[in-house]
Amino acid sequence: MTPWNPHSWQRFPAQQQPVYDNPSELEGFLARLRRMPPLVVPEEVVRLRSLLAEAAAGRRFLLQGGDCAEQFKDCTPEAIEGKLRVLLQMSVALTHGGRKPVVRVGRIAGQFAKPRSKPTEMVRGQELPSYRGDLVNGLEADPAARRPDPGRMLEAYFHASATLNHLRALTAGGFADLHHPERWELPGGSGEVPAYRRTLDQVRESLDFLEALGGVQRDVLERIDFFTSHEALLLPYEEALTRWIGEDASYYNLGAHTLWVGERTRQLDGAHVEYLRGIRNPIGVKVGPSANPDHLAQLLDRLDPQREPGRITLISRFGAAKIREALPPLLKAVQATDHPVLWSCDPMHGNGTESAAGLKTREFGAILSELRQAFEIHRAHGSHLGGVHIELTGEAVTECTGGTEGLSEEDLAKAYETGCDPRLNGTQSLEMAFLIAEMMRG
Ligand SMILES: O=C[C@H](O)[C@H](O)COP(=O)(O)O
Ligand SMILES: C=C(OP(=O)(O)O)C(=O)O
Ligand SMILES: [Mn+2]
Repeated sequence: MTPWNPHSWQRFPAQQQPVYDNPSELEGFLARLRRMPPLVVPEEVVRLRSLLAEAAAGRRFLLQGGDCAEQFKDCTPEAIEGKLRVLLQMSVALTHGGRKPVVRVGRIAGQFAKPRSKPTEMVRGQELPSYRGDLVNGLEADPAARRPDPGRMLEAYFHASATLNHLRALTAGGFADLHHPERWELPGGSGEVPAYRRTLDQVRESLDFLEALGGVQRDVLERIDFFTSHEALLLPYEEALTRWIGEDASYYNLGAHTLWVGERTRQLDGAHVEYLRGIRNPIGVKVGPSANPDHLAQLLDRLDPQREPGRITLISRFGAAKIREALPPLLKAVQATDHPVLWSCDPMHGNGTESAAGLKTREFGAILSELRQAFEIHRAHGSHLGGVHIELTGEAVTECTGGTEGLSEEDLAKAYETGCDPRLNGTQSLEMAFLIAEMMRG
């Protein structure tokens, strides 16, 4: 294995990278990024790794979720609070129903880059270069906006820091305190989830009881852990946020607590795997239909040669129709390696369909079915599913069909706002959390 450094990935083929037309302009922005303060600190990264190790051992459950593509325009208090609120609500449902503490990780504060299936896309009859996330180009249907702009990397850094600053203020400032019912209400305009109201009442009663016994310290309830993640896709940006930490004699990516490598970029001899093998952060690996057992075993050896608990989360994303056939051989291959991975399920990316009107959508029932099968398959193979990875938002959008609100294909146009893939809305997300909690109990 050749020696690693933050730019050794440049010697390997890199998929899904934009081509910037002015290299010196690019270098100018990267130089500025390299001097910027980190967004997170190594202690937090290490803490997340230990929580993920506990999830891998079955003692916690990972809830990872947020937008498919964060957009700069959504860096608003309402949108950030909405996403945090729905993730907290889901984690109450999961902790209460699933009887396990939840590790909360947002796809947030940096989820700005998108891998795409094709280099161009049709927008209202016009063929344009594909939108690759606000980190790379603009969503506007205009060829000039679609040109890769290296200045967006600096903008992304500032939007990520503003988002994270607000998240930190909220989580440290009692936003998550269960004693404040108004902070736990469902967003206006969204449907009612009756199980949520009952759970909240039960949780509050239990808290009152424990407090009466003197058993819970208020500050424990007021402060919560919340971590950030994004796909490590645009490698020059990730390299610029990679920092040497002398005390650990290690490199960390301090642009997020954890990063994942996508289904399209996890080639064994590709630049993304080369980059990720050298950083100390916990790493997610998307595992979909193109994975095979040998490749996966080699990938684990490459990314986690020390077999360190908490280092690797394998995120399966096959689709409801394929998981039963595709997951077992991979599970067995991983078991044979003795790598102590955490298995999570992304029930979104294998269940995409297109509506008659040409909108990308996903059906609640298919998402649920993939999750149910994932739990069953793990149990049947002496493994366990320790987390879920979901594209969602707190807003009352209409992007996925189904759920108790009964959204149909015709409803999709009402509030279809995603920059890339369809997300569960606030109500659908919470409903899903209650159903997952039941699955956790078996
Ligand atoms: O989020 C995942 C991918 O970027 C997305 O599913 C790709 O979508 P596309 O097939 O429209 O390019
Ligand atoms: C691109 C993504 O997923 P995948 O790599 O699994 O397609 C994603 O999670 O947004
Ligand atoms: Mn997506």
